[in-house]
Amino acid sequence: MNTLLSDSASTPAGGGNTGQTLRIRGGRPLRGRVEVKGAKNLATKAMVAALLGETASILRDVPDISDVHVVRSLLEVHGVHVEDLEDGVLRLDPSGAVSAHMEEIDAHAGASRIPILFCGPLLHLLGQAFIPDLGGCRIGDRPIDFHLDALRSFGAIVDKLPSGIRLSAPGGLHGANIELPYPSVGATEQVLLTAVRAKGTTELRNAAIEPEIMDLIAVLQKMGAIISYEPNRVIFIEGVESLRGYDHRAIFDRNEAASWAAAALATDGDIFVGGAKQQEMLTFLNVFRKVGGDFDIAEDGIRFRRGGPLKPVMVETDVHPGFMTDWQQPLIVALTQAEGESVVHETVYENRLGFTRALVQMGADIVVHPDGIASSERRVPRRALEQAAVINGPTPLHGADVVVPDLRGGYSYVIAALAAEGESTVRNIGIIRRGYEKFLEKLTDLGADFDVTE
Ligand SMILES: CC(=O)N[C@H]1[C@@H](OP(=O)(O)OP(=O)(O)OC[C@H]2O[C@@H](n3ccc(=O)[nH]c3=O)[C@H](O)[C@@H]2O)O[C@H](CO)[C@@H](O)[C@@H]1O
Ligand SMILES: C=C(OP(=O)(O)O)C(=O)O
Repeated sequence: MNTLLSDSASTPAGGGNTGQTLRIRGGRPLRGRVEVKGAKNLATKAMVAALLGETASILRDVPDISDVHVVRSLLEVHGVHVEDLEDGVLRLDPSGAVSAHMEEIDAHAGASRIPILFCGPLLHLLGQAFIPDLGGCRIGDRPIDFHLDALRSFGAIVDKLPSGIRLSAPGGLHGANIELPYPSVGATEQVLLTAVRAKGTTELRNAAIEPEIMDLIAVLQKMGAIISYEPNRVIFIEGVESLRGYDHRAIFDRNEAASWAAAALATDGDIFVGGAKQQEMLTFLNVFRKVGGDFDIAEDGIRFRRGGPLKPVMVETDVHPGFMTDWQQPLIVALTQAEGESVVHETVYENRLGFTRALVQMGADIVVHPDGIASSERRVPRRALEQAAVINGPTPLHGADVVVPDLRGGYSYVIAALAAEGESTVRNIGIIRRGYEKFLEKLTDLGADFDVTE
């Protein structure tokens, strides 16, 4: 019997109640249907975009995750009226927007990386912005130099204070010519959210083109922005005088969908992910098939299961349209059950394989190469910060006592524990609510055997 104590993400700013622990009895395949809603990596940014409108915006399919709660409370601290119209539908009215104090912002910034994206909209609206220390998953240094350099190019003055960063734009913001050193998702969004109301035109080269960015561009276009997406990662933005509110349904969360797909592989289960779509998951689906997974694309979602014994693969994480870094952690759990040697090259972040230590504790055979490894099959250019994991399987997994390190790592520990024989204790599960809506409810629906303690 499962004991569900709290499945709501409506905890204070941060990563939810990080103290909760799951006791999982593994060895049972996950079977059934789960629904995915709007993407964490779009919904939170669309919420920030509402600050740019002269009228209220409506965002649909908003997931009940703690990152959304963080952004909601940050908007409220800035005087935005946020209302729940119905389950998963928010109305965001920025007409009363005001400046907030650094302490207030700090108290609400929590574990999310979104506060940095308030800069452009607040500079346009109020002429100043404060940015606290950023959260997000601890998977590398995660500097914000591209963001600050871009904001300076628009004419912002950046003051680094002991308590955070203060930005001002006494002369207003003007269009800029920017080339990112790497196609950063956040820095691309920073440029979009700033350029749409800057005076003149902005050309952004080496932009990120993830589906969530394209959806943010769609949101901004609904608001009145003029943005063209040109060949070779160039985005061209013509600044406009004013923007209005939008009505938008957030793109589905392809990272959550890929996570449940990996869970079906790892536990030898059969999961229908309602709301998942093929286009945004093409790269994932190719790898899923090569590993020995089988899937059926339906109108309303995708069904994932094994198609036979699991096979080893070589995967390189990359920017879109490559294999998303957020997919590799759950996939590695499934690869522990593949027959032979798999290699996962992590090229986006410099420290995203540390989570494998706990999988080794559960019986997996994984060796991490902290400086990466060369391979003739490689297609993604090497980066100075990359690492690689070599996974040899299949190895039976057994129960262990593990602590969640980050969002995807935490999810991976839960599916490893579900695939393992015996009982596991997974501590600190609140972080998982940063990105997985109704996580415990979904596990229950899929037949997982667990209970929760504070
Ligand atoms: C909330 C959100 O949307 N998070 C996603 C976003 O994170 P986020 O937007 O933080 O990721 P970025 O694409 O910016 O980061 C990619 C790489 O660029 C580096 N970098 C980035 C900015 C900067 O100013 N300087 C710098 O060096 C980072 O350290 C990292 O090595 O994209 C990542 C890559 O798809 C995903 O894993 C995250 O789920
Ligand atoms: C790294 C992630 O998110 P964030 O950038 O919000 O930490 C993630 O979603 O896996």
